[in-house]
Amino acid sequence: MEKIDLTKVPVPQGWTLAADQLSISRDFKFAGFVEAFAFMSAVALTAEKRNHHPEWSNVYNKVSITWTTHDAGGLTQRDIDMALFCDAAAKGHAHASV
Ligand SMILES: C[C@H](O)[C@H](O)[C@H]1CNC2=NC(N)=NC(=O)C2=N1
Repeated sequence: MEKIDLTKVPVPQGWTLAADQLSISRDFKFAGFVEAFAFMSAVALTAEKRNHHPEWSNVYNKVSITWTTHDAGGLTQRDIDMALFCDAAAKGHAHASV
């Protein structure tokens, strides 16, 4: 998949473009660990289905996610799509984004 042209494709709201412009990141905060893990389960299943996997970490009720396309060496539409999926999945789990 081709890298996206960042002069044409906007980074989804709430996501931060890395200084090197090779990835986007966002931190999510949930009511507790169970909610955070439910969110991670939803993202994991979709990531596996789409064969596009996150770089992420979890501490109790916080999940930090980075999307990049390793095969392309930067950002592709797959990363944008997964970021939007994360936003939608987080909404379903009573989150407060940090
Ligand atoms: C072999 C396998 O299909 C590839 O390594 C896939 C797996 N998941 C992936 N996930 C992400 N984020 N980027 C990739 O380039 C990627 N490639």
